[in-house]
Amino acid sequence: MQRTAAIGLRLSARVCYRGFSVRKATGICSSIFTSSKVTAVNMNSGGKPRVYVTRRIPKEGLDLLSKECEVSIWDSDDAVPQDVLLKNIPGISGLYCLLSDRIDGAVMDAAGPSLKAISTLSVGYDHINLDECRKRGIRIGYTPGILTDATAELTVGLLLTTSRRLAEGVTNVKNGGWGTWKPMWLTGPGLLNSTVGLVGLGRIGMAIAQRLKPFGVKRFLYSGNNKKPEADSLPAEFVPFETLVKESGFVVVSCSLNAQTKGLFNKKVFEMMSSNAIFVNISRGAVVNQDDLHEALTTGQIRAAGLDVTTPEPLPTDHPLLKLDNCVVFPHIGSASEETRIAMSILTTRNLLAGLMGEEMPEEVQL
Ligand SMILES: O=C(O)C(=O)CO
Repeated sequence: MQRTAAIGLRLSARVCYRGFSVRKATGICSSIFTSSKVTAVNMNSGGKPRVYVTRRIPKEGLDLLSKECEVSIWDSDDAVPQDVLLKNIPGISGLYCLLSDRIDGAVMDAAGPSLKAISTLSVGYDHINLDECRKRGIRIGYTPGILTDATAELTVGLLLTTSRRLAEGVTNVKNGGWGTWKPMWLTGPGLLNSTVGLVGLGRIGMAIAQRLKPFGVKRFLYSGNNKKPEADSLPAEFVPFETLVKESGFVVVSCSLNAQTKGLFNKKVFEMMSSNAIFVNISRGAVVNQDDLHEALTTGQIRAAGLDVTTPEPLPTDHPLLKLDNCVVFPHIGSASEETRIAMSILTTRNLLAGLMGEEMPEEVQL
């Protein structure tokens, strides 16, 4: 929004102050955009559909949205408090949200029957209550595809950071732990001749495997609901989940979070894994029982874990997993390349606009 400020948008009759919307005189105002926190602004009224945006988003997506809609935005990098959200959405037609917003029946009730479409700046939509949307005929847009490459790239980085102990290396360089060169210091398993198991071989799982193949992986295994014809090009073997966790040196979780996958990685599963296995999760934190993971890492049931997602997010800085050298935690940055996030913001807008016009969304969740 600070960049939007430079444009000096003509504000419509509504200005939000500390998150509360109040009626004010129309006028040119850019200063309101310069406060970095708790400022929400309504723009571009004039018979256009009203939409609410729950966070500061890239200018590209916001500008496109502002052309067609009267936009209220929570102009902050922090999450909108639930009470502020509920106060600001009565009568909106569209909701532009993020994966960290909980969009449940109460939110939809607060918006009221005018709410036609919800569009999330994410491929995951586990934060949106689908049953409530179905009941009310609310359509949902999401952002698959465009974040596949960035997420797969980051997964390779996380896997190598974990297996080759890159974070420990950097820490030791900084804290004086780097002594003389020692043959087995900071060693870990390589990908050459390894077996990589992908839990969920969707778009992102395939893109991860394609990137790992040139490292000389010997076998790719995958599990999931269905055998995928595209797996033959890797090639990857479709195996039962149990076989995958028992036989993989690297277990990479790239499935979506749903009733079937929630808590999938628990004590019983970690016990089946090899004591040399590296566990990597880029899906959702709730796929893993974190207490069981902690136990597996501290008792040597598995060798190390790399997580780009946790429960909760952010993970409290005193969380036991953060005390372990054999656990690497990234702050949910899988899709965080600049071009990807900008593309996501535009696709989220295009989905919302299509939903509001009653047109086919470029990417719609099938309810
Ligand atoms: O899009 C998602 O669902 C993510 O987790 C981050 O890109």
